[in-house]
Amino acid sequence: MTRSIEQSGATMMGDLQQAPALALDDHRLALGHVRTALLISMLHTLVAIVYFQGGYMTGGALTLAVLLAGAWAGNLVLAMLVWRRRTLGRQDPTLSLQWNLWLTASVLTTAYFMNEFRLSMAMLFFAAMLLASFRQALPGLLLVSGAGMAGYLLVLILVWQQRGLQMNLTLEMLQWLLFCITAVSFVITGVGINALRSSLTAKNRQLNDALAQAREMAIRDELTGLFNRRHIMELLAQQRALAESGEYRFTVCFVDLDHFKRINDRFGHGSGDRVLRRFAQIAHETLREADYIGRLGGEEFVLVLPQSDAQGAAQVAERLRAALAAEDFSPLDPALSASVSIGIAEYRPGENLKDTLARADHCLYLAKSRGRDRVVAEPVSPEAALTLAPQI
Ligand SMILES: Nc1nc2c(ncn2[C@@H]2O[C@H](COP(=O)(O)OP(=O)(O)OP(=O)(O)O)[C@@H](O)[C@H]2O)c(=O)[nH]1
Repeated sequence: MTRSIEQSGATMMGDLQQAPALALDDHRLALGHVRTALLISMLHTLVAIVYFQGGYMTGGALTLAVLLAGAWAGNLVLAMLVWRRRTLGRQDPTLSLQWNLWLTASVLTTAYFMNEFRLSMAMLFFAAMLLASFRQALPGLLLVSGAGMAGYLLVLILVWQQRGLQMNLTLEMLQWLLFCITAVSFVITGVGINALRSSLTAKNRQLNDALAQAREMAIRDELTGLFNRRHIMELLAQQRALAESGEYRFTVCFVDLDHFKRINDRFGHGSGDRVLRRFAQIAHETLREADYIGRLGGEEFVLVLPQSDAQGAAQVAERLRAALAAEDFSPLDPALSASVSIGIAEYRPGENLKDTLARADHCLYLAKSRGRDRVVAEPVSPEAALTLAPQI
C-alpha cells in the first residue's frame, strides 16, 4: 500500500523523536537513581556524625572529615557522569553497580573506625542492597552482596588485628553471620523483583505492540490494506486545514474500477477481490511516497495528492490508469483484464470539502460516460476531457 505523508512522516519523525525521547527517559531514570544513592550517602554522613559526636568512633575529627570527603568525592564523580549524560547509551546508564559498590565501600570503611556499634553502621549496607535489588540482575546482586560480606569480614579482621583486646570475637562473628544471612535474603528478594520487572517489561512491550496493531487496524481497509474511508476523510480534513493556513495546495482524485460487477459476475467474487488487492499494490508501486490513497468502499478509491495541482495530479493518475491497464491478470484468468476511470479536482481555498469531492465525482462521471479507462481533470471542457483520453 502507499506510504502516505502521514506514514512516512510518522516513521521519519517517529525515528527522529523516539531516540531523544528514549534518551530522555533513560536520563530521567538515571537521575532518579542518583538522587536515591545520594540520599543513602547523606544518611551515612548523618549517622557517622551522630556516632562521632556520641564518642562511638575511634578516629578523631580529621579521620571523620577524610572519610566523608572521600565518600562524597566518589559520589560527586558518579553523579557528574550521570548528570552530564556521559553514561547514556551504556547498558546501565544509572551506574547502579558502581554506586552500590561505592556506597558499600564508604559504609564499611566508616564501620572500621567504629567501636562496638560497628554493626549498626554496617547495616547501612542494606540500603545499598535495597537499591541494587531494583536495578541489578543476579550477577550484580551476588557481586554487591559478596563485596558486603567479604568487606565486613575484612573490617572485623583488621579491627581484631589492631584492637583485638576490645572485641568479643564470638559475638562479632555471630553478628557477621547475621549480616551474611540478611545479605543473602536481599539477593533472593532482588531476584524476585527482577523477575517481576522482566515480566512487566515483556507485558508492556506486548501491550504496546497490540496497541500499535489496533491503531493500524483502525485506519486500514482489511481487504486492500489501503487507508479506510474514515481515515482518508481525516487526512483530507488535515490537508484542507493546511491549505487554509498558507501556501499549500492539494488535489483529490476519485478512482473507480470499470465494470467491476462484470468481473465479479464472470470470474467470481474471489477473482474480484484479487483484482482489488492487485490494484492496491499497483497504486503502492506507482504513486509518490507523499501521496495518500484510501478505499471508500467496493471498487471506489480516493487519491489525495499534496502539493499538486489538477494537471500534475492528472499525470500521476494517468500513470496509475496505464499501469492497471497494462497489468497481466492471465494467472487469474486469460480473459481477465481491468481498467479504472479517474476524476480529478483541485481544492479551492475556502470551499467545503464536500464541494471538492463533488467536483472530482463529476469528473469521474464524465470519465465513465466518455468510455471509461480514462482520466478527466478540471477544468473540464469537452476538448480537455477528450485530450485526456486515453492518455494525457
Ligand atoms: N469482489 C468484490 N466485489 C465487490 C466488493 N465490494 C463491492 N463489490 C462489487 O463491486 C461491484 C460494483 O458494481 P457497480 O457499482 O455496478 O459498478 P461497476 O460494475 O464497476 O460499473 P461502473 O462503475 O459503472 O464501471 C458490485 O457488484 C459489488 O458487489 C469487494 O470487496 N469485493
